[in-house]
Amino acid sequence: MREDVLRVEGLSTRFFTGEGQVNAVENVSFDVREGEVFGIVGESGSGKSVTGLSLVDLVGSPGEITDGELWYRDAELADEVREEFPDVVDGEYVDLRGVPESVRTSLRGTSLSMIFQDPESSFNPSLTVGEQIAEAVEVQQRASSRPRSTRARTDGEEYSLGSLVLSFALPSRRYVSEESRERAIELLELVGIPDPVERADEYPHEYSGGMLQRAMIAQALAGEPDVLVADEPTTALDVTIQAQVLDLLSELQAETGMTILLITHNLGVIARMCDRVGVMYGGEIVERGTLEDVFRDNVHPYTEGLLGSVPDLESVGGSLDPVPGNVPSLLDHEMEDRCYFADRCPKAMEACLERPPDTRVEADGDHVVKCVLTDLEYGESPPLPDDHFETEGADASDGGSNESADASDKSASPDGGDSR
Ligand SMILES: Nc1ncnc2c1ncn2[C@@H]1O[C@H](COP(=O)(O)OP(=O)(O)OP(=O)(O)O)[C@@H](O)[C@H]1O
Ligand code: NI
Repeated sequence: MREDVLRVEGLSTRFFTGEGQVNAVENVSFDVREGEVFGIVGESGSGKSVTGLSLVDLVGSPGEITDGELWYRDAELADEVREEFPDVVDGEYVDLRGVPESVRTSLRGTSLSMIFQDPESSFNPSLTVGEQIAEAVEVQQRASSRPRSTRARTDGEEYSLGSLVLSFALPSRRYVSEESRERAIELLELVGIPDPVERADEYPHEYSGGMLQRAMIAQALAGEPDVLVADEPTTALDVTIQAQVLDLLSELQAETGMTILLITHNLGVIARMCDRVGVMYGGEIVERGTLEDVFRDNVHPYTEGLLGSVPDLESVGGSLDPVPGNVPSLLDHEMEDRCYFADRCPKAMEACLERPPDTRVEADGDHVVKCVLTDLEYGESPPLPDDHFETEGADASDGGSNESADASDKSASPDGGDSR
């Protein structure tokens, strides 16, 4: 079996906003194996992007990782930090949450790299695409030309910029070496951009969406990362180009052996690309396992709902509209102390009024589900009436008077749920 390159344990990321605390990622755990494509799928607002940003330490204010461990396998790094930070080293693994920020920064782009959801926002409009990719190449070269222990201790100017994103967003010194420029052109060619020598001198706005997406992949690859976090790499593209970009990622992976964490709301993309997958809902991973576990032997009614929403798994189209109702706000004070999906769940039972634990379907497997149905049959605990959650938040004083007024379409009674 392939070894884990990343072990995420109990990751929580919150935003502290004027409206309250947003629990964007809530106690999330999963492993990513070397050379695999691990998918994260879920509706909009379920916490996918924030999970990705947390892994590359790019959660910006007012957000913050508040809990959890991110064990990354890097024997060399482990040797370098073992003496100074023994508690955050376990064999070849280093808990990236426990090392100085400068170490995490030095890994970004070179060990862990990210393709962002919106290609336009990751390029500086006033610099040519070639210059920006060459910059990424130079970041990689600077990183590898210094021993890591030095990098860990010096908060050198290049690294204190904080992130690749920032270094791309800031007006650049215009010089990049001829060598890195050539490498940039090679990378543009690698991702299938025609006439790369000419295109390198063009500005982002001269690129089509598909080409810019490719250029962003080139930028992410400039650092030769071990792990590439690809957040919705094809969402903005038409179906044909989507397929091309996905094929490109597969090819690059086959060539370089890199590991990909693929974030998408599209189950067709998951089916086509991934080895294993985690389904996110309400900031949590509610079911994870192999494609087979999740597509065929799924346990969580949310997973079932997602699959029901995709008529044809082979098609790369289709977005998610799984079950009636809305994703939770993730505002801490609005999150009930129960299964977050219970209010939309066709199989909600009294047992769902408590927080369900992560449960392994088989003791030795890695199919893990956050749902009481892993151990219970539906009906073993008394099912909740359809209108249970409609009256849940209602004012105690007008008790039963609103019972039909809020009935959802699904549970509407024939005598007039529609007439409100
Ligand atoms: N900068 C921020 N400030 C406050 N809240 C944020 C911020 N960024 C994300 N959030 C909140 O975190 C939650 C998770 O957002 P996230 O972007 O991870 O969702 P997503 O699953 O990637 O959705 P999509 O499919 O739309 O990209 C949302 O409730 C969102 O409003
Ligand atoms: Ni997102």
